[in-house]
Amino acid sequence: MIKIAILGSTGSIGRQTLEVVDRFPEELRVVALAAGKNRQPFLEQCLQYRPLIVSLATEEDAKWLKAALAEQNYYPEVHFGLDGLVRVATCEEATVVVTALSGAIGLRPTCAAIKANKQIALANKETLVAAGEYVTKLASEHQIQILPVDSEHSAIWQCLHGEEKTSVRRIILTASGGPFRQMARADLAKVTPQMALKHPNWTMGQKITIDSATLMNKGLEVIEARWLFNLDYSDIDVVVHPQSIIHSLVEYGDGSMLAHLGMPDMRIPIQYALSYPKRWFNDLPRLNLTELKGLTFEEPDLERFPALALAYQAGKQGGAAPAVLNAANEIAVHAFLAGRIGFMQIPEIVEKVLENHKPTGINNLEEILAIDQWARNEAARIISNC
Ligand SMILES: NC(=O)C1=CN([C@@H]2O[C@H](COP(=O)(O)OP(=O)(O)OC[C@H]3O[C@@H](n4cnc5c(N)ncnc54)[C@H](OP(=O)(O)O)[C@@H]3O)[C@@H](O)[C@H]2O)C=CC1
Ligand SMILES: CC(=O)[C@@H](O)[C@H](O)COP(=O)(O)O
Ligand SMILES: [Mn+2]
Repeated sequence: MIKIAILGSTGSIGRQTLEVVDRFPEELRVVALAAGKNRQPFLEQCLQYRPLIVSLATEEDAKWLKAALAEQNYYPEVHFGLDGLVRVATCEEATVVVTALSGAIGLRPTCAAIKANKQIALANKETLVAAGEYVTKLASEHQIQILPVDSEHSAIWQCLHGEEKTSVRRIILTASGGPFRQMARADLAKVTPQMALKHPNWTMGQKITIDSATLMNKGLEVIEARWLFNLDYSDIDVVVHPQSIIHSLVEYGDGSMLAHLGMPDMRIPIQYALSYPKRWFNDLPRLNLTELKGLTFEEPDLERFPALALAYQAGKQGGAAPAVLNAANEIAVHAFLAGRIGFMQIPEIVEKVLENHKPTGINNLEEILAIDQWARNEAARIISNC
């Protein structure tokens, strides 16, 4: 029996993780759950899965939850805030922590989970973007595997199984291109949050959906791949593949390319991160090759989608730059969703914050969090002057 804690159980990845749990009741058991503001769905999850430790974002919601659970004669540990996330991430019974929070808020609980010797099934890419070097070093010191959940990274991980790292020529991350793949630059300035929230292939949380539309998601994934697979940026490429059927590829030195194909369904990589090294049979919809209308590929357009180039630039610069990129992007995406800035201002703001950042190395978690906070403040300052 694999005992799991989920950080972000009310979100897109969190709910799909629970669907995987429902399919495999003999293999998987939920022992701890954390969410943010969606207290009613979280209450229902708690009553269904009966975790030992639970947490919500605010003290008020935690009090409400505790009372609602007590009415059902159920008394788990109830926590709130960042400390609550850490408590869920370090639940003694858990062997695997699924990190399904959105944003760098996942950094501290993920580190706490690693220090508590939990395996990490990582969806929360912002943690590796902000602190890839620190987190991967910590994981290696604790002999913890970080198991990829992100579809592209799960694909690459599977294409690398059994191969020598020295045989790899490069990896190729596929990108859908988002909803504005064919839109002229002049029109991009006018897109609304409602338009940007319509991803062509995936149903996801709001933040990652906007990141997909700007191609920042692919930039974050390039940095995520750099740390998950310990590769140079020169060995990580991106190709636009609008159908999202090939989830990514590895090119080997002998000219072979291994690709991972499947339906665009996150329950597949979530399940694999939990079943690894086994593969469990399931009844999910299957890919029918003869029904495919064709698989096409294009170069990403860095003029219209500068966020991808910014991410490569920050990744190559190293030090605190990726943390700055990530934090500024989080604030800019939030401002776009709130109608305070335009779509093309998202990469502009990230670029300005990167320019204003004085390059520095980072040695520990507190320094990373301080830089993250500086970048958030700087992005907010620039937005308030827009
Ligand atoms: N969705 C997808 O298909 C994919 C997502 N990912 C990555 O997975 C991560 C999660 O994405 P996704 O599921 O789409 O995001 P969602 O926005 O759907 O879910 C985020 C979850 O985090 C919780 N949360 C957010 N802030 C806090 C906080 N301060 N304290 C406690 N809980 C908090 C939310 O709680 P609440 O709702 O209760 O407020 C929710 O449960 C992201 O890093 C994303 O990039 C990667 C690949 C695919
Ligand atoms: C499902 C998943 O892994 C997302 O990260 C997805 O890849 C986003 O689509 P884009 O390729 O449009 O960024
Ligand atoms: Mn992805």
